[in-house]
Amino acid sequence: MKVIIVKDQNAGGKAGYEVFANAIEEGATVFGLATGGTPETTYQEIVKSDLDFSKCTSINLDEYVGLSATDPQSYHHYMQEHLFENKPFKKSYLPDGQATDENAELKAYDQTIQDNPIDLQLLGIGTNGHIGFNEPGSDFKGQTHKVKLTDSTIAANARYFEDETQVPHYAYSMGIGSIMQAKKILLEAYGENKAEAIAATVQGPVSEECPASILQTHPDVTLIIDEAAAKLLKNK
Ligand SMILES: N[C@@H]1[C@@H](O)[C@H](O)[C@@H](COP(=O)(O)O)O[C@@H]1O
Repeated sequence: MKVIIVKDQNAGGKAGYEVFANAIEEGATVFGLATGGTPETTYQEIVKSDLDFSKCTSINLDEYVGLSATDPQSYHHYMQEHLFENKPFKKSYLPDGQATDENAELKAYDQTIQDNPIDLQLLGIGTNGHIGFNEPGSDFKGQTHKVKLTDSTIAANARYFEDETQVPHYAYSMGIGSIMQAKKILLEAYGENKAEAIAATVQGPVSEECPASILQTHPDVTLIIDEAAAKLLKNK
């Protein structure tokens, strides 16, 4: 695991952009993408750049169950607003939060991931160490599945909704098994509220209690974290 400690999220966005630019340089064409507050500055730097994704494919980590692609709180909408509007891909995949046949949707998403092996997977991390919406206890070999969100995740994501009662309680998430198949992984984390999860991810035991700890067994992981998120790391 390569750990890059930056001053703040803006510096992190610039470093994150460099990882994307290098990946394209090295021939990457399939990008696993994340949502939430963390990747916003990386997307901002990409939007400002001349990187061209028009021949590339994107596959997002997750989507809330029950939200339409046009719902302002959906991850479809987030991606359109933060990236795709300005940097369109040849093809962009997110789980369909309104799928009528859930099992068919999950199976189809797994097939999409198999058909488009991910070159660079971008991750954020939940305060409980979740990646995508793989909550603690998720199977390390898991494929795309429906997740019941923990109370802490619902509370953490409530800031994007009118109030906490509007946060969906289920999501479709790429499984950890699929995430680990990516050739390269970039995890970003900013803020003191991520310090415990980062310490567990980097220096804790590999345990399903901290889903991101599995990244210790992946051959090519880069962490971009700010000083606050790095606070609990020993001998940094
Ligand atoms: N499904 C998303 C994750 O992909 C994201 O990494 C996490 C952290 O979000 P934030 O970056 O806003 O802290 O929240 C949500 O649970």
